[in-house]
Amino acid sequence: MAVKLSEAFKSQPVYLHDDHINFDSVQEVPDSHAWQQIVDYPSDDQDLYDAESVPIIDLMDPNACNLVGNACQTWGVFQVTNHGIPIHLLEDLESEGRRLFQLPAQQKVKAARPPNGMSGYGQARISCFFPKLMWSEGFTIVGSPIEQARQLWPQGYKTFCDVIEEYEKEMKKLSSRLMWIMLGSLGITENDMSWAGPNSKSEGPCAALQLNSYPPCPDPKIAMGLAAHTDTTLLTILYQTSTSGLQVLRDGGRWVTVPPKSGALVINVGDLLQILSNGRFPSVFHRAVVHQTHQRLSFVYFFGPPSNIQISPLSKLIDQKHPPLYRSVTWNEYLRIKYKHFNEALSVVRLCEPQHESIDMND
Ligand SMILES: O=C(O)CCC(=O)C(=O)O
Ligand SMILES: [Fe+2]
Repeated sequence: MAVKLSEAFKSQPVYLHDDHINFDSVQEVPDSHAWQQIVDYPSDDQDLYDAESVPIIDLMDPNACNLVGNACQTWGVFQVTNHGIPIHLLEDLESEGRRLFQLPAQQKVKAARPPNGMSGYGQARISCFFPKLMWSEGFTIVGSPIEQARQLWPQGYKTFCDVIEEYEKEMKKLSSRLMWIMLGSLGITENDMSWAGPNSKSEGPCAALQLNSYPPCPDPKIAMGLAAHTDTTLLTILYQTSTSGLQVLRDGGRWVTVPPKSGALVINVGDLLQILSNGRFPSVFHRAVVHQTHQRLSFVYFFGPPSNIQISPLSKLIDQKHPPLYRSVTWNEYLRIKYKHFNEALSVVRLCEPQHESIDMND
């Protein structure tokens, strides 16, 4: 998969910027990183003000499938508990993430992601769409992390690799389970999607793991951890540490914080699931804001189909009243479109006029 998907990234190289700052020593937000005042920056007692909150679903609940379906239709995001991922694995992942981002800057750049490559240390891929840089650093892993980990820790790379590989294995199982729960709520079964069914001869799902660090920021209301976007996936599984920062956009244009819940995982609907579900499950706009005194980490598993499989609205969801809204695309092709049109990508593959899809995300 790495070979195929990487073609899409060659069309939009991202360079480790000259303005890449050393977050450890910075005293004030430099102009390169100063955004306009962030709207809906969370207040300390945010929960008191949020009239609505992202659904939290216990996957052992007998009604989980309906709850998931409802959350996908109304939010495009939800948190899950009782998901089967051992707590010790989440703790190990968190401590390996801290170990990585604590390394001196000159060590981290030894594992820099090549401008047109997929794996390694660097800035957010979406940086190229914005005039200002983001207050974050990331590390992307596709498949085995060994090559980059060796650059970071010529001796002590094994623990990191073991934890990452175990996490990737667990995430793969959970993603596919969640995908079937989500689609199951629409009446879709394994027979309706041959590439994903048990008898499939295709290469299997593709995925990437992204480790994000949002260092403390002297003036968080003018810095952006990760700007608003939707994920280019079927679904995304995000584990966040105890400092809040993830926000999702609601219909009225309001940003709602997804509060960290110990041991829970956040699930986002991605663009490809919006296409498959013929718009029934909208992908969620989200962003990450930063904190004045706390570093925040997030671990993000991007789950998608085999890179060369055609993804189009499922025929069971199409009838006279519900014509297909999107044309068919492979993940590979859609990535190219995304890296050209960014937040307009879904409109580019849309067959009928979009009704409410164009939102200005730059504020
Ligand atoms: O750190 C977060 O909460 C958001 C990360 C994210 O959206 C991403 O990596 O695509
Ligand atoms: Fe995201």
